[in-house]
Amino acid sequence: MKDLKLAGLTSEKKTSSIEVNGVTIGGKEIILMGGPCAVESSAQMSQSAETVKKAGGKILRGGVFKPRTSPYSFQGLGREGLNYLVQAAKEQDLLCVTEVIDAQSLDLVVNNVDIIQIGARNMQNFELLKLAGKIDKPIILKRGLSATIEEWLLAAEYILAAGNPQVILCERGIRTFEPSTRNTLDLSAVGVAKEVSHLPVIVDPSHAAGRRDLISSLSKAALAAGADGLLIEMHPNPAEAVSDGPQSLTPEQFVQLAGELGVVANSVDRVYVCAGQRDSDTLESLRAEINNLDQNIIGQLATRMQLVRKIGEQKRLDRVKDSNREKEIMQRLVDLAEELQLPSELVKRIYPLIFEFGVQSQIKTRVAQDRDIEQPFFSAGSK
Ligand SMILES: O=C(O)C(=O)C[C@]1(C(=O)O)C=C[C@@H](O)C=C1
Repeated sequence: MKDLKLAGLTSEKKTSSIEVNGVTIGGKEIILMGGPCAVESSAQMSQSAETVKKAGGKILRGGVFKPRTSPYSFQGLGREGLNYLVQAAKEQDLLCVTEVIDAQSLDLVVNNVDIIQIGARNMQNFELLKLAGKIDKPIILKRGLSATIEEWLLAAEYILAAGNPQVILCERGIRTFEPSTRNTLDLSAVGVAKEVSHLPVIVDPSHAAGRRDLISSLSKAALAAGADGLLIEMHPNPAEAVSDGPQSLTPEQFVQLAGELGVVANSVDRVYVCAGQRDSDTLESLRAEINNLDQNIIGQLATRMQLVRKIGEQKRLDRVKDSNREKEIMQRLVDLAEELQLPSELVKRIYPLIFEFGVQSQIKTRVAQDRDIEQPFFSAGSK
C-alpha cells in the first residue's frame, strides 16, 4: 500500500499503543467500550455507564450528533446529550467517546470527551480529518461503508499527517451483496491493517451485524482475529431505543458477554479484566468468585512449576539460576501490572519467591536425576 508514511509500520515501529487518561489502547489488555447508539436522557446514560463499569469496560459511548441515513430520523441531542454522556462517565470513573460530524461539533466536544470518533460516513471527509489532526485527543476512525483497507489507512494518514499521532482504526462492517446482516464484518481487515500499519485496531460488531443475536460470537471472533478492543452498542431498554435498538445488547447480555471475553483474550495472549457477572454484589457471591479465582491462581502456579522442572532437566546444575531471564520476566510483568492498574510492588514481592522455589525445585530434580544415573553402576557393582 502506497503513501502510508506515518500509518505504515517500520522495522522500528511494528505496533503503537495509545494512552488516554490511564487506559492503554493497543497494549496487552483488551479494551471494551459500550453504550447506546444515541444519548437520550440522563437516566439512560447513568444506567449504561453502570453496566459498562460492571462489565469491566473502560469507555462509555453515546452519540450526540447523529449522521442518519434519513433526514427525518433522530439527529441527536447535541450539547444537552454531551452533558449527559460526560456526567454519566464521570459517575463511574469511565472515559467517554462521541462522534463528531463537522467543525462545529468537533469544537463543542473536544474539551469535554476523552476520545473522538469519526464515523464511517465521514471517513473520507478530508477537511474533518485535517481538523482532527490538529487536536490533542485520540481519534477512533471507523472504516467507511464501501472503503477499501487502503482508503481507510490513507484517511488515517490525513489525521497523522496533520499532526495528531493518536489514531485508532475501527472495523465496523462493509457493504456487500449479503442482506442477512446490516453490513458484513470484515475480520480479515483487522489482520491486514495490522500487517501494514502499526495503529491499534478495534472492532464494532454492532453496526456490522445490525442484530443483537450475532454480537457475542462476532466479538469473540474479533478478539481471536487480533482486535485491540471492542465498541459495542448496549441500551438499558433496547425496545425503546430511538436508534439501533435491534442491534443493541441488553445490560444483562453485555455483562454476560464481557464475562466470556477473558478466555478468548487469554487464548491469543491478551488479557481482559472483568470482575465477573453477579446479580448483586453480596458478600457470599463476591467470596465465591474470589475462591474460584484463587483456585485458578494455584492451578496456574502448579502448571508453572511443572514447566520450570522441565526446563531444569535441560540445564547444568551450576547454571540453574538465570538472573537475566528473571529480570526480563519481572520487567514484562511489572509493565503489565502497571497497564492493568495493579500495584507493581505486588509483582516485585511475589515473583522473587516464585523464582526461588523454582530454582530449588530444579536443583532437587537435577540432584535426583544425577543420582539415578549413578544408581545402575552402584547396583551392578553391589550385586
Ligand atoms: O527460564 C529458565 O531458565 C528457568 O529456569 C525458569 C525460571 C522461572 O521460574 O521462570 C527459573 C529459574 C531461573 O532463575 C529463571 C527462570
